Amino acid sequence: MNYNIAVIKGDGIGPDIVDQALLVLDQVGEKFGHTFNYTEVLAGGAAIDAVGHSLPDETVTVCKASDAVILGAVGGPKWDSLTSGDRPEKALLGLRAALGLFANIRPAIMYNELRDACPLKDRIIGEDGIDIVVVRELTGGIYFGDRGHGFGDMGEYMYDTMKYSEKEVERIAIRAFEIARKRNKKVTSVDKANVLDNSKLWRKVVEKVALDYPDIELNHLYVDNAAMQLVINPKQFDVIVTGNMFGDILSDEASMITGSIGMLPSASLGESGIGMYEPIHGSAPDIAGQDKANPIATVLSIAMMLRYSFNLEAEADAVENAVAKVLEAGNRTGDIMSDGCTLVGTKKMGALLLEHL
Ligand SMILES: NC(=O)C1=CN([C@@H]2O[C@H](COP(=O)(O)OP(=O)(O)OC[C@H]3O[C@@H](n4cnc5c(N)ncnc54)[C@H](O)[C@@H]3O)[C@@H](O)[C@H]2O)C=CC1
Ligand SMILES: CC(C)CC(=O)C(=O)O
Ligand SMILES: [Mg+2]
Repeated sequence: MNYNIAVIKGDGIGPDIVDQALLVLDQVGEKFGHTFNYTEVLAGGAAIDAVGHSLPDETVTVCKASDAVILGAVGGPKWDSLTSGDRPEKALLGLRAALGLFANIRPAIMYNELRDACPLKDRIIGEDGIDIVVVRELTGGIYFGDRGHGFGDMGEYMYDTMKYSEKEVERIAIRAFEIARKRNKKVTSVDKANVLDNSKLWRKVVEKVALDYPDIELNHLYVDNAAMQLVINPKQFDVIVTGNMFGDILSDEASMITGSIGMLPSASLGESGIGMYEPIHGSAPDIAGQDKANPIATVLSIAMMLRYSFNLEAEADAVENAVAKVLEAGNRTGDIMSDGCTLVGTKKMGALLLEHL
């Protein structure tokens, strides 16, 4: 089969990690007889530098015409205070909205080999480790609400608003319950319903959706407690469903309890059609271009693309097995390094993954 993929390498470590992930994908193609055609397009800081704004129309057009999108990461200090008001992160939000990608699936699964990289005590992780899926709403909430600024009694003010509509909550809740049905049948909905009205609506709609899933256990946590529970008792979670900002924050936290943010992939999906696949981390300017970034989150995002967008289960398994074998053999990038293991760079990690595929 032939697949057309839009590739956005982005900024910082984006090109470092995407290059390795594409080598892995090419090898999957050779091994299983598929052709993956890449169209590289610009977004983020790289697009600002090249054409003056973060999300060129051409990028959206190419992404819409593709079977899937692979994205590294965008952003960096170079573009943090542009006078135009544009910034690389706007491209990411714009792309998610333009492609209708309202569901961001972030599996936080701990590889047994990475137990030492987990900052939690053994008694908290237990023998079988951590296996949580964060289902984050991706095109609504405070990242997309009305915003403004002005001057008042306390000087200059700025505001962002957090709004959720019934349908937005309903469709993400359905995704979470469907995922839970194929797993351990538990959904934890995270909100701030003790303070925020939009969270009250969130809770009401999630409870309504739950009526169609009597086989799934539902509980609710306030986000502050959820952040704490992830550290003291992460094993209580199966599927976490939450809004855009809470999911952004909690998934970074969940990633660290599995060992590193450099390990967590994600799939951004809509009603149907194309998906966008990206690691959950950012552009890590502190290690960009130094051959230090862990490419595994991006490689595992490619496995999610093979599975969710192309229905290529065996191919996805092969990629995930290669990751497991490379870790079993004791190879580690700096973020997951522990005593007795071999420290490798981004490129070497990519080469090892190819060897084990
Ligand atoms: N999806 C995206 O494009 C995202 C972009 N960003 C942007 O990225 C820039 C940096 O943001 P930060 O808050 O520093 O978050 P970050 O996720 O880029 O980095 C946080 C820490 O994790 C480390 N890290 C991240 N990915 C790694 C990897 N693959 N291997 C090894 N270490 C890794 C970094 O070195 C840093 O110490 C900002 O401009 C931010 O807006 C942040 C999050 C997501
Ligand atoms: C621009 C941000 C919303 C990116 C981010 O942190 C994320 O999607 O995880
Ligand atoms: Mg984030």
